[in-house]
Amino acid sequence: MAHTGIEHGVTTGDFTKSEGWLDWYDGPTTPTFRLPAGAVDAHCHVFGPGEQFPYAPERKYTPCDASAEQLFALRDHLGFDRNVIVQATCHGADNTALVDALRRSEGRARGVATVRRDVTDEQLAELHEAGVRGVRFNFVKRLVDRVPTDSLQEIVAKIAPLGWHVVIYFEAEDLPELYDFFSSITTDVVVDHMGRPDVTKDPNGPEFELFLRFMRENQNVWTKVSCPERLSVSGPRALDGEQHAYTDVVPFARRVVEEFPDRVLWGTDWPHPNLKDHMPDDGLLVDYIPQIATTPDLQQKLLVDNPRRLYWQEGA
Ligand SMILES: O=C(O)c1cc(C(=O)O)oc(=O)c1
Repeated sequence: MAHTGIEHGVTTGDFTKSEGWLDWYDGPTTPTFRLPAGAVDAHCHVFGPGEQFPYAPERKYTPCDASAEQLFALRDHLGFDRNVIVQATCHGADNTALVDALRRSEGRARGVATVRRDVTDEQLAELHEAGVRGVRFNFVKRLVDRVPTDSLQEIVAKIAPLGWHVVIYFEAEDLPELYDFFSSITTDVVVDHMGRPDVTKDPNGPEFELFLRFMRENQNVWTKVSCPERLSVSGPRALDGEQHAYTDVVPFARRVVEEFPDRVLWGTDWPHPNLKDHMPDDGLLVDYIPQIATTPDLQQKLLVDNPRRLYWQEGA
């Protein structure tokens, strides 16, 4: 989209950021929590830069730029060893920026792509060679138009032989409707952000119980216990030195980490698309981790062993 001057916001390349867009936090603190050696930030994105990798025409938002170099600088600053870069919806099914970032990472990043049903085996082989190990299916209505499940099933059939998995992003209220489809997926399945529970509800109540049941009944399902900054209602926010941020999310994430220690992942979600009320300090977000993974053993699994098993199966 060419800059028209009509929209509010600031231009990035030829693009105008969505109104109210919050840029990622420049100058994060050094975390107090020392990440275990080999830790993986298993959910983050790159945006553009729009000039080089234009945002998709069908996107629902226009972000600020967030380049691979900036992501890798954050990785080093926070003390992560590796990244899993997830295709952001603002790039649609054009994985060029993702692939470029993976190639620049020199094996220190893996990717999750978005593909259409007509993706060819050659295209999948190229993505695999670049480091892609999964595809993302998105059901969050404000982010994408719904893709019919028969298309998604076709995609699963194409990616399964590569040993890839499926990442699903949905909101808790939509799980009942999607439960059977999700349970029918035969590859590993990774749920983004714990299926977005409403944290004003009881962590032992029926809504979150359904999510836990989904994980219990389907041993191939993993989840990211990420995005407290997105789920939190009462905070406090990871800003200004706050060492106990997002305490309202903690009981939810802790329950999952403790019941499924071998099927959980954690990521920063940098550069935090679509946050409307604040942008967290990523150093303090890392300091949130010991609230939900309370022992060195749980931290090792969450941050090192689990992501390595899923994304670096072949070693290295
Ligand atoms: O909640 C969101 O707005 C969001 C968006 C995206 C994306 O646009 O890909 O990814 C996320 O993990 C979260």
